[in-house]
Amino acid sequence: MEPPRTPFALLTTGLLLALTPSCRHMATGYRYDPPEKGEPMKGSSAVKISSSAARGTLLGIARHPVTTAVVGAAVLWQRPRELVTANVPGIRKYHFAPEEAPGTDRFEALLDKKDLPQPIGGKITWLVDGHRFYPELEREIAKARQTIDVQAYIFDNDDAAVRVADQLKRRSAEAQVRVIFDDLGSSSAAVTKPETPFPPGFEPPSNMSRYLRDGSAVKVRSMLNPWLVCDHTKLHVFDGRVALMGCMNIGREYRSEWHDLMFRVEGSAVGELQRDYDRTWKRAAPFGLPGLGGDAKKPYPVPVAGEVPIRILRTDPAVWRYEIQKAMLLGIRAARKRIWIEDPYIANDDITEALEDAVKRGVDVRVIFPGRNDSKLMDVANRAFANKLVEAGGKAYAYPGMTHLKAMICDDWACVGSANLDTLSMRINRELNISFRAKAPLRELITKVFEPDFARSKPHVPAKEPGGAVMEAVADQL
Ligand SMILES: O=P(O)(O)OC[C@H](O)CO
Repeated sequence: MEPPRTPFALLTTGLLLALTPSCRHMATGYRYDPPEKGEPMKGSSAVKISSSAARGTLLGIARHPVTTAVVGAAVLWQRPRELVTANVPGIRKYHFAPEEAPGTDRFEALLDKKDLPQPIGGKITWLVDGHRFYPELEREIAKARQTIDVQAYIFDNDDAAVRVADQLKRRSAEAQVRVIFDDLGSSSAAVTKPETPFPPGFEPPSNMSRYLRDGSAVKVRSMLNPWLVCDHTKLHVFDGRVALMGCMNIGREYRSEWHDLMFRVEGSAVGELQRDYDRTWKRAAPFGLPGLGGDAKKPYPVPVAGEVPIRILRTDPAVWRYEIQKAMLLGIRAARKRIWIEDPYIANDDITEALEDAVKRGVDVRVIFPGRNDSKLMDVANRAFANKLVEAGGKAYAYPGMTHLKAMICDDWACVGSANLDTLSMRINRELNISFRAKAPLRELITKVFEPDFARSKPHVPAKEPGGAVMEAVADQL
């Protein structure tokens, strides 16, 4: 990183030192490998992103002082908390009865007792990889009659993102179109060279917010990044009737380059997802004017055939919600027969140590991580964890390429969504997952994702990771 050249960058450097980076892109260099296909973030880009982070903090203080103060306090608390819970011996003694195994009524009662959101009915349809998700996204954008609500951590400026943007612009003549993206996530992605070349003659727009608004009625709000906290949510809602959510951002990595997962939700739960979107829209309002842009009237979602109970879980430090980690830790600690995980960034010590404990109890613990990760730091941390897991008796698999999907099955219960298994997703950034125990979607998650991915991935053979311990400790803070 070049020395800071602007007051904003100076302020951000101070924040970085004080808080440890909350954005993986800044901490690790976005897309380090392979050199012939990408290039590391340039110094000038780092300064640009630093400025954007400082702008987020300053504007956050001006626009939403209370929320910004709560988020700042939460972030300051999470760092030492993670160090303590991860490193004090004896703090991790848990015992669950066999009747409380994930998938049972008793486990669900446990989730209720821990104040996790109540289950609501929703029909889940898995959309594995960009070639299934993007056509579905385009179909829903085309079909919506009243409202199209799009939210992604990254709304990139590449050809895949511009294609979505152009369709949204066209549809804004007939329906209310709102777009929310994370300021830091999207600006980092915009200055990153793609893995594969753009189509001939394609010029990426320099500012996607302006591009979306130009000549259209699309309303755009970006989530600012006070204290470098990001909003990783991926949620799109159409007419308050159907939602698409999960692990993918908007851009060509997700459309065609990486292995990834989204899912369609229909039925009663979409009402809650729509309310969630509306709350985010208000939170992203400029200068505390939540009503700006208005909420169009949407039909009340009707129950549909095939609904199963799902819980909508959040990490959201602004309202002190850490439901995703709470549910996952309960699932891992109570599991008796299997814990299967696929995730690109596995670094949160609470999670990794709970997994090692599960191996020692005789649970079939299997983890799939990317064979070629976009983050060098997380790659080393993943491999260092995989070494420990395999040496303890668990199994780890390197996916051939980048897998960006984030899914966990504990016995007969699953948790899937935007959250990675790192401290950013568990304790710092804003995330959106669902959990469920219904047989049909669980079976499909196994047959459409886990079984093929175990088969195509390479079993990890422990090997010395130079600097692995240090990288793992740093990664635990990311
Ligand atoms: O943060 P995610 O999981 O949306 O993925 C985006 C990656 O960080 C890109 O490096």
